[in-house]
Amino acid sequence: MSSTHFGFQTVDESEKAQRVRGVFDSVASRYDVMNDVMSMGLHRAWKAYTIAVSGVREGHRVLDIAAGTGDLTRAFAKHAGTTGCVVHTDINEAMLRVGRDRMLDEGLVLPTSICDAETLPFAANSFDLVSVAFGLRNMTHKERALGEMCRVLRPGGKLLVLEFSKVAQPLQKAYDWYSFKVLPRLGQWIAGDAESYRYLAESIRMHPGQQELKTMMKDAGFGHVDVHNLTGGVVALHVGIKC
Ligand SMILES: C[S@@+](CC[C@H](N)C(=O)[O-])C[C@H]1O[C@@H](n2cnc3c(N)ncnc32)[C@H](O)[C@@H]1O
Repeated sequence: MSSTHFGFQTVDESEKAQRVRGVFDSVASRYDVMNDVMSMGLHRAWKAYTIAVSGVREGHRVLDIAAGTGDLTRAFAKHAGTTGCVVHTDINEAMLRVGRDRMLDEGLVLPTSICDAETLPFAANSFDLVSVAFGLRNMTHKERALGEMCRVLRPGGKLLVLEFSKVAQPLQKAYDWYSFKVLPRLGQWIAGDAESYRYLAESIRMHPGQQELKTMMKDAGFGHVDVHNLTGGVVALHVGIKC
């Protein structure tokens, strides 16, 4: 049996998806407010930058993976317009439900699908753009998921991976203090769940850094990969082109 990591713990590979599901089942209803509080609103700027880099326009076909409550999905839908198609997907039903309700409140009706990024139920070459924001870190077989993202993109299509990454050295100490001392407390006060936010801090440390992820994307079939560091590397946007 192979093992993997769940935060700083070593777990059997077959257990990880279930543990991750537990995290997002627990936080789904408070996920959006926690995002605003813990990032001090910065996640909105990171996502706005991602949308700007996406170049999505009228008529584009977009797949948002691990889309959760759908911040990127909704923004893509506005750019793709009525002739485009944006698909809202996640492995977790609770997260998708919160996202779908928010979209309905805004009068947006989009295809929503529960699916695992490691086995995408879409034909090859189906999308102009695929995105995964703060989701890849939680996946058990990241190489497999990146391979699937490449498969469903059309040649010349773009993958956007927005994810926590390795911070610049001068920020390291303050960032560690915030992650391990403040975040779990915020999680407890706001979402009633310190453990899930401890997992968040740990999973960020276990996630591949900028260069390693770039290599993984190239190995998965992306001919060209650019890395954009945001907020001193707290987050990085990897842009891969299928060519
Ligand atoms: C931190 S949330 C990100 C939500 C949203 N993209 C955002 O930026 O706010 C991570 C999401 O990844 C999803 N996820 C984890 N593993 C997944 C997998 N194998 N396939 C699809 N989604 C997955 C979780 O269910 C969760 O909704």
